[in-house]
Amino acid sequence: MTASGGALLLLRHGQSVSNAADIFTGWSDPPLSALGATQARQAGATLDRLGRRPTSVHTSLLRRSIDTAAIVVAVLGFGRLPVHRSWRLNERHYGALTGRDKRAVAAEVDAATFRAWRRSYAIAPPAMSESAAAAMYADPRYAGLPPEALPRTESLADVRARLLPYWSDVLRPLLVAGETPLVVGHGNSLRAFVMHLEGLSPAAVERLDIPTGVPMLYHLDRGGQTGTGAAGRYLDPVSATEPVRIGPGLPALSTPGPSGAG
Ligand SMILES: O=C(O)[C@H](O)COP(=O)(O)O
Repeated sequence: MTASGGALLLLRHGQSVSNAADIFTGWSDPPLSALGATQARQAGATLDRLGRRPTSVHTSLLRRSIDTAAIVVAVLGFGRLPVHRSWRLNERHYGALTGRDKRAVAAEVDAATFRAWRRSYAIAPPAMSESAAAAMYADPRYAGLPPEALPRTESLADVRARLLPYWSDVLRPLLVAGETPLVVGHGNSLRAFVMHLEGLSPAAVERLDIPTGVPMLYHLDRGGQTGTGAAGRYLDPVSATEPVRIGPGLPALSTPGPSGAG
């Protein structure tokens, strides 16, 4: 593929303390773990080593994304990069599973339901209660957002629908202008984004897991289509092939390949 324009850098935030404890996270707001901060520094070092210099940074409204971006920018020594934050880049809302132990949920439902809630394209987890959602949205960061921006659960299809305006209105024009935006996103929101960028089917995206802290790279070709370079979607393919950990007692979901197991 012949590349033109700029490049899009995607990065899943470093491991959070909820990831480390096998807790469904979604729109809850845990900090990075010590390992997550290290992963963020390593991601910055990878970008630096490969000469991939973002021209702007785009985060969700969640601290694990914001803090990962800050670490990457500090490693790169780019303190004055423009930083944009949007609810459209938030993690998939995990509904009533938010804050729950994954092993406890897995013990309550059959394996197919558990997997569908986590990895299917069209099925959303059960909705969060109105009172829990009201408490979540009392946070000032969500003040002024329209009701459709305040979900009580989301499928991956829902996430894709609210992400796409950010891609078409903000990120794609930056690529066309030759810029290199860095998006620091989340495991499931990035699955929806990669699905769109690579034209994956719903069945393929169900098998896609995105590791924490491994930068990804996309170009626009001359026809305006997005694609990865010859080395695949990950800038550090070796790190990206490590199995995605679910937790003690639960099997690995998959091992993402260097150019995408999706
Ligand atoms: O929201 C979360 O819990 C994390 O992003 C991980 O999601 P997962 O359990 O679907 O891998």
